[in-house]
Amino acid sequence: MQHAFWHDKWERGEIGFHQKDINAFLVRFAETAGLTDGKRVLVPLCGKSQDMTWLLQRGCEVIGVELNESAVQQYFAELGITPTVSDVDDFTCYQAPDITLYCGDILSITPKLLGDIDGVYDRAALVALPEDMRRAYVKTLKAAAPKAQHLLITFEYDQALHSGPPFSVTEAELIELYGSERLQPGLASEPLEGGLKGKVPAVESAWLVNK
Ligand SMILES: C[S@@+](CC[C@H](N)C(=O)[O-])C[C@H]1O[C@@H](n2cnc3c(N)ncnc32)[C@H](O)[C@@H]1O
Repeated sequence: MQHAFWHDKWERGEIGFHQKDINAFLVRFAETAGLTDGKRVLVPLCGKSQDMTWLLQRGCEVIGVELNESAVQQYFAELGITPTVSDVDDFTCYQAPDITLYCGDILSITPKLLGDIDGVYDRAALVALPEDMRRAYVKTLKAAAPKAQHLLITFEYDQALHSGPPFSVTEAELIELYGSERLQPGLASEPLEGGLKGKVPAVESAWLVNK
């Protein structure tokens, strides 16, 4: 998936993936996944997700990574906070108390930039990437946040009915990506209300990926 694809989406305001409500699986499984008070939580491909605000309110420190600068700016504007902005390695870093958003390509993120990460919250991140990028993405996260437990949310549907993103990701692929020793049995699977894009029957699932 080319960067231009996402920049276009943000420029045109075609951000159907953005939820105004907090993700129900996050609320249900944050405790199970250890996304609790005092934990440092990485939110890859974070957009301007309100889920980050929910994590902040629970006492987590949030570190997000997002390609599109306008998304990052919109997030802070909507939060009503003026961040400090600096250039760090390949990223523009937006920072405020307990929240740092790195603007740039997730594939360039490093352990040095992230520091110790306790948990990863992945909603609409893995599934936003095509298959070849998913491998590189998981490899990057493994190297950048080696001690993190992940709460991962995926979609599964007939890929022939919709080209993606979001892409359909099966349990078999998750085992291949994360390893059977890390991927725990699914936490929950529910039909997506109204279907994907309002037409394709899909199942949304929550997973725990161990350290
Ligand atoms: C489907 S959206 C999900 C956003 C957010 N997770 C949410 O739940 O609202 C995917 C986001 O990833 C960003 N993105 C795409 N490719 C990226 C990359 N290589 N590095 C960082 N962010 C990327 C896009 O700009 C977009 O905001």
